[in-house]
Amino acid sequence: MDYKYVVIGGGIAGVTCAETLSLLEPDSKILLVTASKLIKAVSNYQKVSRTLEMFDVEEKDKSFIETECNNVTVIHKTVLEVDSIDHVIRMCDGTSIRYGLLCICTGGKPKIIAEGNPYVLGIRDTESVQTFQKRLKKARRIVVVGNGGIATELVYEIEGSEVIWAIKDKSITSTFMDPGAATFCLPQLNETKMSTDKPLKRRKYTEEGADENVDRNSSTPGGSALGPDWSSHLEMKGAEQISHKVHVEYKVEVSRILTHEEYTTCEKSALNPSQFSSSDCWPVYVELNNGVIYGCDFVVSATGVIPNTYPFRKNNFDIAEDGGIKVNDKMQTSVKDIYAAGDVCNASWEHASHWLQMRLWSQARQMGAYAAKCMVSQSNNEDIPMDFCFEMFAHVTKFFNYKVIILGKFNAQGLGSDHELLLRVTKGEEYVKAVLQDGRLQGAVLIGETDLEETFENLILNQTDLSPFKDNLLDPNIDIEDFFD
Ligand SMILES: Cc1cc2nc3c(=O)[nH]c(=O)nc-3n(C[C@H](O)[C@H](O)[C@H](O)COP(=O)(O)OP(=O)(O)OC[C@H]3O[C@@H](n4cnc5c(N)ncnc54)[C@H](O)[C@@H]3O)c2cc1C
Ligand SMILES: NC(=O)C1=CN([C@@H]2O[C@H](COP(=O)(O)OP(=O)(O)OC[C@H]3O[C@@H](n4cnc5c(N)ncnc54)[C@H](O)[C@@H]3O)[C@@H](O)[C@H]2O)C=CC1
Repeated sequence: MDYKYVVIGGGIAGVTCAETLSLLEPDSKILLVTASKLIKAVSNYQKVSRTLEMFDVEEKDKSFIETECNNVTVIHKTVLEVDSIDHVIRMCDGTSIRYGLLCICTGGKPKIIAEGNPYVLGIRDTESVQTFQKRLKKARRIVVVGNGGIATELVYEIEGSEVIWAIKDKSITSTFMDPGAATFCLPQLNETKMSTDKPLKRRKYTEEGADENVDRNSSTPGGSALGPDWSSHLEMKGAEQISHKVHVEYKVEVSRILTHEEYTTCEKSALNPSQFSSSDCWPVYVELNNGVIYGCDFVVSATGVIPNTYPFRKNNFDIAEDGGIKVNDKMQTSVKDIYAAGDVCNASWEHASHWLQMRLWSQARQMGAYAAKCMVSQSNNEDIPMDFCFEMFAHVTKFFNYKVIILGKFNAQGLGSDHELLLRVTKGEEYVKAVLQDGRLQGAVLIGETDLEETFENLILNQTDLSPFKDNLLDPNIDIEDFFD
């Protein structure tokens, strides 16, 4: 069977790519191959500002896209390998398909410490969350390792179980927040969870069913990654009648994970943080590199993502240090006629001054759409400019029940020491950080309902010289929107 365009992956990058191809070339044959039974669909897409976007994500049956885009066929199969010379993809079931242009959107899989240890869980898709929930129901204490998005959301949502949060850094949520913002959010950690959430302009993640899934080894892909609000509508309750109980262990890494038997012969005693239960009998023990041992029921490794490149191991792709397939500013890999988008790729072009890659839902959508445009332009021998969305990094999310917006070089990434930070903090209400260099705004962290996002976005994009107004930039009595109009 021959298709002009083939896309591998039913996550947000792959589905957006196939939809965009269909829109641009309604008469061409497009195939989407996905190992997950359900595909991801974006709905209620909302542009919050020029670069910020929000949307719902739903898991749908493949018929959804086939009905919406009648030149798209979806097959539920796992790709085994790609023969880039003959332009053929081979499936695990022995069948093969010829492609004209191919886009790889196979996402990532959790990078798990002590992979294979039955007491260590990773979280990526619906199935892994269900396993986690089931284990948590019986748990009195868990250890969460990692300091990014998943760890932050889990630690905040879990009730009924003690949580030891082991992080490498000196402050929580370091992937998204600076130490100041972390200090602002920290009180939320041990607060009894509010029964009514603070209003937040952010939508829900919904699912129609569970992914068909297989065991997690390098050759068998799982379902698509979860996304916005995956945690807030799920019950995450342990076995105890307690609300939040979190102990953060800073600047540590896991040295060893010990079974109960190994622990009893290791001649060291486990610690119990004050206010935590004093039990010394746990199924598993975690030894940290500061020498401390904690017992727990199981460990969650929320330690990032590894791009899912296993089916392409025989291809000669240029691979980046993070394991992603390198793509240029046209989303092309180093292999002719093959593109890549989403978590699987590494954006290896020279980035605009205020953009950076993070493996996020929004970037998966943007890359999928842009890859489709590039594929069509290649087949028409045209050149297209880079999409505006890659001009500036922008992300809206929710942590600790606060709306969190991060813009540009929000953590002064790559700015060296020659930058200044302006701060405005109202305890329990808002945290505003502006990163300036040469009097111009380079990035910002906005926590709470600050309503500053549009103005700050413009200031970053326009590189307005703020030197004369610097002292007033964060003055709550000045409406800076009017000021810069
Ligand atoms: C728990 C969790 C919470 C998250 N929360 C947020 C959030 O709040 N905001 C945010 O912006 N981002 C969030 N993310 C990140 C976001 O979900 C991902 O960046 C995004 O979904 C990546 O999309 P993708 O299409 O590149 O990959 P995936 O969604 O991983 O899709 C990959 C697809 O490829 C298929 N596949 C893989 N191998 C093969 C093969 N050999 N043959 C055929 N098909 C194959 C898979 O079945 C799947 O359908 C979260 C991620 C996780 C895990
Ligand atoms: N609200 C949001 O925007 C959310 C986004 N996501 C995205 O989903 C993906 C997966 O999430 P995460 O796994 O949280 O990845 P992440 O990249 O956000 O964070 C990984 C964390 O693990 C730490 N780490 C890595 N190796 C470690 C080790 N060996 N020991 C201890 N710590 C280690 C890193 O320092 C980092 O703090 C990411 O791309 C993330 O951006 C996930 C949840 C929520």
